[in-house]
Amino acid sequence: MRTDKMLQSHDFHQYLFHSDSALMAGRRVVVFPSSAELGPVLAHLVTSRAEKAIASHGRFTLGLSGGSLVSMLSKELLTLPELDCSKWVVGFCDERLVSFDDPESTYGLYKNQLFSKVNIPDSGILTIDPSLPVSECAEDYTRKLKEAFPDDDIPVFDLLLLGMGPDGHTCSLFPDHPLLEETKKIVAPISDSPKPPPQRVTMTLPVVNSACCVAFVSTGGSKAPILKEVLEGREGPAFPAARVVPTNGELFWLVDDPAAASLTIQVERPGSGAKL
Ligand SMILES: O=C1O[C@H](COP(=O)(O)O)[C@@H](O)[C@H](O)[C@H]1O
Repeated sequence: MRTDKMLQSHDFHQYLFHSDSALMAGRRVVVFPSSAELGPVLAHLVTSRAEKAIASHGRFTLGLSGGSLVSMLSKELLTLPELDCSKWVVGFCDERLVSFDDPESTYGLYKNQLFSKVNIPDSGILTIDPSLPVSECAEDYTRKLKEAFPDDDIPVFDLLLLGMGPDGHTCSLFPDHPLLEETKKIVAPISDSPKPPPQRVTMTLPVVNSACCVAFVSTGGSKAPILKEVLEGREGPAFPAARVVPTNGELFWLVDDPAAASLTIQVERPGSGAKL
């Protein structure tokens, strides 16, 4: 009989992203010893989703987040020998209203670390126009998303990659902020972000929860207290990250041991005794 120790990394990839029974299991919290083990699985998630999406509808729509995700994702994707992004359409789950050469610009970071090194066509990168006032910028980005998803009332991304701040925010949806209740707009402006810079545009929960697949990536001990609250519940209003529950899609939480340190729920631990 096969033991957990015999479950090699490749097998785990196969199991995690190709097993129908696994994918129907609802939210999946998968814990890795460190981001070094998490990174390749994240890259595999992206490429396996891309392959599936392109085979089914000719393109792969990916929503990216900023923060710590940028360098991890870029580094991991660039290690793949035959990465073909020619059919990718990439948007931003949120973006800071700063010029593209500002170190706070999520697009600017991805441009330097990833887009300039892979073959995503320029027309496949949906950016904000940071020269616009924040409300107009949100309208302009809304228009770009609607044009990119002409058949959808609400854009349905194949995959959204999300981060979570230590306050439980995701995208630029912050705790107790009125934007959490937005039901009409697919993109909203925010001028009072508690995390600088204050002006941003963000996808709203209806778009996030319409995606085919959503994957949070959360690493480091600073995320441990909030990860426990988000995944194990607390009294009172749910944190923004806890309100991400795709209606018809899958939900992954890919976390490392330091971030998972306080969890008591059952998690999957590839290759280290979890029942996979
Ligand atoms: O401000 C932001 O923060 C979140 C979380 O970032 P992290 O560095 O704590 O991982 C990020 O997902 C979001 O895109 C960004 O605008």
